[in-house]
Amino acid sequence: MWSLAVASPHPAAAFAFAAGHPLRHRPSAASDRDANSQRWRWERIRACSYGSSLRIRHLPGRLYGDVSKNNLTPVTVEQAEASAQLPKGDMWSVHKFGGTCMGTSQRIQNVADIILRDPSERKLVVVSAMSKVTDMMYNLVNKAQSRDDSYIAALDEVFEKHMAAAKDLLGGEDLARFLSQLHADVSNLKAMLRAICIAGHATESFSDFVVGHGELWSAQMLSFAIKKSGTPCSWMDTREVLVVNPTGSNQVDPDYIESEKRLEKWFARRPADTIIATGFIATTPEDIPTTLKRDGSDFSAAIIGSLVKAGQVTIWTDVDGVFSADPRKVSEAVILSTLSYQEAWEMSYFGANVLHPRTIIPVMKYNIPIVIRNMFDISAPGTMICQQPANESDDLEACVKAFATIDKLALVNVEGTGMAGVPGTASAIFGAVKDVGANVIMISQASSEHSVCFAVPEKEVAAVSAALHVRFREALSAGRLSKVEVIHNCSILAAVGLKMASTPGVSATLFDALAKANINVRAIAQGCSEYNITVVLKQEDCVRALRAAHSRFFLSKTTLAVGIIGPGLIGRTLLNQLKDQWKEQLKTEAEQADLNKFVHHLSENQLFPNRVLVDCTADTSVASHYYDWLKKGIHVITPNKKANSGPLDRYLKLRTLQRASYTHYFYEATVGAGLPIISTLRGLLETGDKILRIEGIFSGTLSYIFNNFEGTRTFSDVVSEAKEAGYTEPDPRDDLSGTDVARKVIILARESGLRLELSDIPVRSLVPEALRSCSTADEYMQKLPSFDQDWARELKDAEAAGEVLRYVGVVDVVNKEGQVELRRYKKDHPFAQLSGSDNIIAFTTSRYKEQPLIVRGPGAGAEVTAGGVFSDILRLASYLGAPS
Ligand SMILES: NC(=O)c1ccc[n+]([C@@H]2O[C@H](COP(=O)([O-])OP(=O)(O)OC[C@H]3O[C@@H](n4cnc5c(N)ncnc54)[C@H](O)[C@@H]3O)[C@@H](O)[C@H]2O)c1
Ligand SMILES: N[C@@H](CCO)C(=O)O
Ligand code: NA
Repeated sequence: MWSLAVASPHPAAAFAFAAGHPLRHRPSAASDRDANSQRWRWERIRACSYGSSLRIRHLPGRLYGDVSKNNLTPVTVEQAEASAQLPKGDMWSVHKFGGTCMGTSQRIQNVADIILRDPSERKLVVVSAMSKVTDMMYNLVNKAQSRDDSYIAALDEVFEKHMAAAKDLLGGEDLARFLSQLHADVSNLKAMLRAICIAGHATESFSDFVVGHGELWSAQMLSFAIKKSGTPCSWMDTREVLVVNPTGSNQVDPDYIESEKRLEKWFARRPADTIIATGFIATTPEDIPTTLKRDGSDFSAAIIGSLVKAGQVTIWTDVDGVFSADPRKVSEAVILSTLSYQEAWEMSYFGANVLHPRTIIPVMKYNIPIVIRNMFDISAPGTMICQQPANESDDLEACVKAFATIDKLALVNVEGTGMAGVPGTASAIFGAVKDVGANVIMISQASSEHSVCFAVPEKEVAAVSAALHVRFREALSAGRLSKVEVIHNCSILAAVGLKMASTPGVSATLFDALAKANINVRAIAQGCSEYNITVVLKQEDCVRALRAAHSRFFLSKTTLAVGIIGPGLIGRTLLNQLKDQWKEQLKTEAEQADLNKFVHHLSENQLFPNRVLVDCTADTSVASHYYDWLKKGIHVITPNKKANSGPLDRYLKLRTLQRASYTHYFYEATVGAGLPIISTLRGLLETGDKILRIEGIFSGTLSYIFNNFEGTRTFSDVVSEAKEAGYTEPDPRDDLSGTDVARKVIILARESGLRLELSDIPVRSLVPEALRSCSTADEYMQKLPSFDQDWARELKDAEAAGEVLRYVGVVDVVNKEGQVELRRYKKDHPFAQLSGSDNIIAFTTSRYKEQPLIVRGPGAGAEVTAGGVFSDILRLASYLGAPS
């Protein structure tokens, strides 16, 4: 995705638009593909900005498959259903439907239909209460405890809700049986709540008993709904079967042996091939009703799945499966087709709200796959969580399965020389943290042992810091510890993937993506299991970091926010080439340009990890900002020659910064417009060639003038034509004075390693002495015809000698100097053969000594210059990770 913003000093000509992405709206008509020039361009854009489109084919509808295997192909509903691999034979197929799936009578009917479609012979379905019912039940208990009589009305509401659903769903005898049970339960509850109200207190088991009714009712309704279709079906009150031992910290441990015994007994009494079981509720070994605590229905399904050694446990929910990243933060996130148990574990820990880690443990033991599927889109095959699939690809990209983030963290850094080699320091630190009940999320200690750093939730850090100051008061005052420091507003970004363990380069790629997005890493942790690499960053950088890393590993779109400064001739042409509807927006949304505001606007959108400013002015003051922009991590691209031909010390400072940073500075269009001059020179130097001399016609304007000034038109007419054609600088005196050529000579000289200033280059100016004081370009153009006769004479002299006039620039690397001159050349000389605005540049090098390497072609003009800038933007995209 691209974002464009444009700045100009003229109120009418300045505008900015942030989130547009013209390149995305590739003119898709086949006719566009046929237009050759367009075709190249759009194909390149796709390659760079939509790298994923090379690998991922979109069909109308959804996108399935495993992007990490680079074989993401769309599938039909039938293929999707087949690929869900329902268990065969007499193995139990366990399903779990959460509250949302059981939200209304219609949804309960849909659940019944899904179960009936499962071809497995034996099906065990775990259900939650209808949505909101568990909260309503807790509310009843709370009201009764606080002696609020409205619990009676609230209980009526619960009754009404279930009665209405049952009436919609069931009829005849089934309805009557359900309603009579509902009546009995509700009057029972009323009595119990009254007792709670009188006591003003509910024990945990009372409360659990009340709350668990939601599941009892939903399970019964569903079992009647299935029976309605003629399929025998029983319902199971899991308090008769599931035995758990409460542990501390609001958790329970299943007693598998006892539960298995009770399950066998239950089957002996009520053999059935389709069973609807209550989620969430269970019993203690002493037969006291209890629950598996919040979100416990997934856990119920996993425990039951392991007890019956199910072929598969399917968790039905309202999302398509586990995404490669939070889709609210990364719109390109993809559904993962498979995840190993450990990966799912890591992801669920990191807040990918799909499964609680403890859900995975019971099924993992028997290698039972868990499939997460969307009940509201059964064509989606979902995510299968199973043992590490054997056939996974070895690509680097396949190693990172997903990214997760945790916000609202603080880092604590305990530092000092007194820790090294002293056993017990870590124990003392974390002992103090434990004493205040804080949860340590990540720990990092470098082997020099001079500091220990760890992350805790922001809300717990004050207590942690206070406890550490108390615990280490003595060490701090004696100087053995230098500080206990808190760094607020941090986030964690974690890359998760089992195969990271055996693949070199994963962390390098991750950190490279972060560096290119100019994101500073505060701390790093990777356990030797290597299932996850955790980095701590500033919270404000977190979404950008996530997007930068995700796009790097998933080859999804490389996103780039592009700010264009100066919608003049070149800027406008570039915008046209980018194909955005920019003109309309300029009319309606223009505002006075303010560079600082503009840069802020470009940077503030967290959805774009990478930013580039394209300077399409000829302004020195704009160029003076490049240093600061690069320092901020904003890439710079420009056809403006001012920075590279300005004061040498500033140029050197800029290049030094750029080389030391991960930010890019491209300026191909400063010499020869779109012609590959800078890149050719770079290529020669980087491969070890030695530049001896660069000589050529560097001015499109002067080339045009001398190619066309042949005696038929006056000199001033030809100058006007060059200006009209868009070859000249904004002020054509820059061309005719030779300054523009001198700047190009300086740019190439510095690129070749010479340390020259603009003033070191002798220049033959073509601006007559008398016109140098003109205050405007217009005045100059008006007065120019009075010198036409002088030019006619100079031309005649040359012609008489069989020669032509050519304005040339020379970089003499051997003698470390440059020249800019008007010279005469014989008519058969290559420089005499040019036409239009052609530039010709001859590189004489150690390798190209006898015959120079020559680059020739139009070296000025809006289209070719903007094309050169565009090409730099694409090069940047590929440097940032878009596949080339
Ligand atoms: N014309 C060519 O063939 C060619 C070839 C190579 C390089 N270039 C370079 O491209 C650049 C643009 O040339 P052009 O012909 O489009 O010029 P132009 O005068 O048509 O456009 C320059 C734009 O920049 C705006 N601008 C000037 N100062 C500004 C500032 N301080 N802040 C914001 N906006 C500002 C102007 O309002 C104008 O919209 C120049 O540096 C030129 O040397 C041109
Ligand atoms: N004015 C310049 C534009 C290209 O840099 C020229 O005429 O060559
Ligand atoms: Na060029």
